[in-house]
Amino acid sequence: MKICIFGAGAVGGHMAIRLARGGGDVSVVMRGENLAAVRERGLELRAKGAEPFRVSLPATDKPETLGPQDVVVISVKYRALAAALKAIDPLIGPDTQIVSAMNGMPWWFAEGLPIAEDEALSALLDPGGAFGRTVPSERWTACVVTSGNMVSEPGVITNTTPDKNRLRLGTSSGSFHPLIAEFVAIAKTGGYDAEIVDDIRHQIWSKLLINAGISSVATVCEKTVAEICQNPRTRALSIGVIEEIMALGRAIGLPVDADPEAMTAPETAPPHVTSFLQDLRAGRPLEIENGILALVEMAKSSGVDTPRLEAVAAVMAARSQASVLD
Ligand SMILES: NC(=O)C1=CN([C@@H]2O[C@H](COP(=O)(O)OP(=O)(O)OC[C@H]3O[C@@H](n4cnc5c(N)ncnc54)[C@H](OP(=O)(O)O)[C@@H]3O)[C@@H](O)[C@H]2O)C=CC1
Ligand SMILES: CC(C)(CO)C(=O)C(=O)O
Repeated sequence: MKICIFGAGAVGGHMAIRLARGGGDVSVVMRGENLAAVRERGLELRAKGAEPFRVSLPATDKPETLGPQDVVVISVKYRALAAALKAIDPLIGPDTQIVSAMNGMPWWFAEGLPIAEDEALSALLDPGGAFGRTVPSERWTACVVTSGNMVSEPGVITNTTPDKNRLRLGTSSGSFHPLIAEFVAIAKTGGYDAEIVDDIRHQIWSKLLINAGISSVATVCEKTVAEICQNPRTRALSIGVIEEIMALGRAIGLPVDADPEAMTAPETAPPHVTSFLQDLRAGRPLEIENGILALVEMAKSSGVDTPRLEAVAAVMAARSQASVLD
């Protein structure tokens, strides 16, 4: 199976290595010093307690040199998505499936939910309607990635949660293309706990509890996830935000069975530098539009009170380089 990872940074680089190990014919689109390192030495995965693992694979910043693929994985940050959707054009054949390994809500997330028509929410999830126009949703499989990673040096991915390398894949309609089943089999052989699910919105919502409830608090405090969960005050804030998002979920038909105490248990929290904080440290804008800001908007239009979430979102937005509050 021909798989191209578009944006082989922390998550995409990790996926490229495991999918290649699982038997996929994998290529990567990347750029800059990361690309130079991968061309020279291959892509390496490091994780505590495991031998480093390195693969050599075709790496380019010119997708048109790779030709049509069976599956294209998009693993860029939200603000790079519009450009990525244009750039993947030469990788798309008649049956190509797109798998999004991105955090947050895809543009179709609110469709069918009992939420009032909300322009501000649409502008956050699908600015100008561009995503919905470019990709038919039946070709788009959302992949919820529960796995902490960072590019620790060019061409090297450090996996900070080796016991939580989980992928959950699903579509807006609940049905899926046979290529996705093949993709999941390769991911499993490569070492992921991977599954197709029929309730992808619930999975996305559960992941938002982590990103908006824990990662954002860790980011505004510039701490690891473990540090936030080990400090009773910041842990209480995280639990409060998670509970508010769970209440919002119940109000809009997305109840999830989560235990905020267990999610923030100090003894199991990983020493992960969240991908938000990786961006903050690198002076990049924070990926807040289709996650934390969209949640605030949903809460407003549904009449659900989320004061802690709003406060954390305001600080995240203020800390993001290109402020979305302007
Ligand atoms: N890191 C983590 O632990 C987790 C992240 N996620 C999600 O995964 C997604 C990806 O995040 P993450 O891997 O951390 O991000 P990274 O920034 O590490 O990786 C994205 C990569 O895509 C590259 N890229 C973007 N646009 C292009 C382009 N047009 N051409 C070539 N390369 C491009 C970037 O290059 P450049 O740096 O030059 O822009 C970067 O190397 C996000 O939605 C994130 O929220 C989900 C779970 C965990
Ligand atoms: C915290 C984590 C690893 C959760 O899987 C994440 O999604 C991120 O860092 O963006």
